[in-house]
Amino acid sequence: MSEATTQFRSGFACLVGRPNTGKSTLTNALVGRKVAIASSRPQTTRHTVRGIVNRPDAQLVLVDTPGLHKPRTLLGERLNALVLSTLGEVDAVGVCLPADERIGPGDRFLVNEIAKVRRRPTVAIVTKSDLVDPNRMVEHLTAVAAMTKDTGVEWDDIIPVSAQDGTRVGKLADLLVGKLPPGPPLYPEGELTDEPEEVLVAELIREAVLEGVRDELPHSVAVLVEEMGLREGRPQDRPLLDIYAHLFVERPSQKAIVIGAKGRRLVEVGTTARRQIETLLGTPVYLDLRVKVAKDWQRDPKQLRRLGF
Ligand SMILES: Nc1nc2c(ncn2[C@@H]2O[C@H](COP(=O)(O)OP(=O)(O)OP(=O)(O)O)[C@@H](O)[C@H]2O)c(=O)[nH]1
Repeated sequence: MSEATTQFRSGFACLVGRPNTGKSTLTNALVGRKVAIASSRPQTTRHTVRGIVNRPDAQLVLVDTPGLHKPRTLLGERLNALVLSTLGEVDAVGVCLPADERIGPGDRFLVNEIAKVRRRPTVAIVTKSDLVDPNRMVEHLTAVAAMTKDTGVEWDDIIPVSAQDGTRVGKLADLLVGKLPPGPPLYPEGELTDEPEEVLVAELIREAVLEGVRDELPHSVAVLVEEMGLREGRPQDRPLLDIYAHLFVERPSQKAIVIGAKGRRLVEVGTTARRQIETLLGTPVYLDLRVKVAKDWQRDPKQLRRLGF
């Protein structure tokens, strides 16, 4: 084997597309139905990790672009600058264009914007291939290829996949991995987890609390999700997940740090954590966060057990 084929690769890829084009399902299929969280945060903190594909030859980190999964933002007048810069930074972008829907203005707008900022590999992923017959597939692939003319995008590859039955999902992973630069894993192995959602949620809240004040609160923060459930009586297409969480610190002085002047810091923490949880779970979230002082919780076995240590 040549050196090029044995070299470990790592990097970021981003799946974009209109709502409902199969991004989440495909992410799960690529990652293997496990959820990944980024508790160690390498260079980039702006990318929200959706999943990590760990392979013997590579680590592919799938990230979200903030705003892109919100239909109003996507179809609004412009994609915001952050989204564009994310797309300009990641190693590969996959545009999801479902086989069972015709390419529309929303797709063209998105691809047009990508074409403006990107000089990096862009892959057209024709999702939901299981839903169409070969004739329709040929028609769709032709239309996808023709986007080059309308938008100026340069497809590196066009690949049909089905996250439902797994068709070519492995091939897509190979393809994306091939676009990553050589380098060591960005996240430690074992970062891929299928821990219960409560634990992931608690971890995201803890991360948000420690953001910026890590030195002042070393290990003194624990988060316990007391209650988590879908709010009753909501319309089916507008679910809301209620999360009640307690944030434990050891001393009143630490409580003051967490809450901040006029409670501003806690509001920020709540907003950051809520967004991360929404991205992780794919549902709008109502987050109720209370700060409590549990004196010396680290030394009290009963409290430790309660907090899941
Ligand atoms: N038949 C089939 N259905 C699929 C496939 N992939 C996704 N779907 C379905 O398409 C719908 C949308 O899929 P999602 O993965 O939620 O799409 P998304 O792009 O993440 O959606 P947003 O979060 O709204 O942006 C769901 O009902 C999926 O079950 C596929 O490969 N085949």
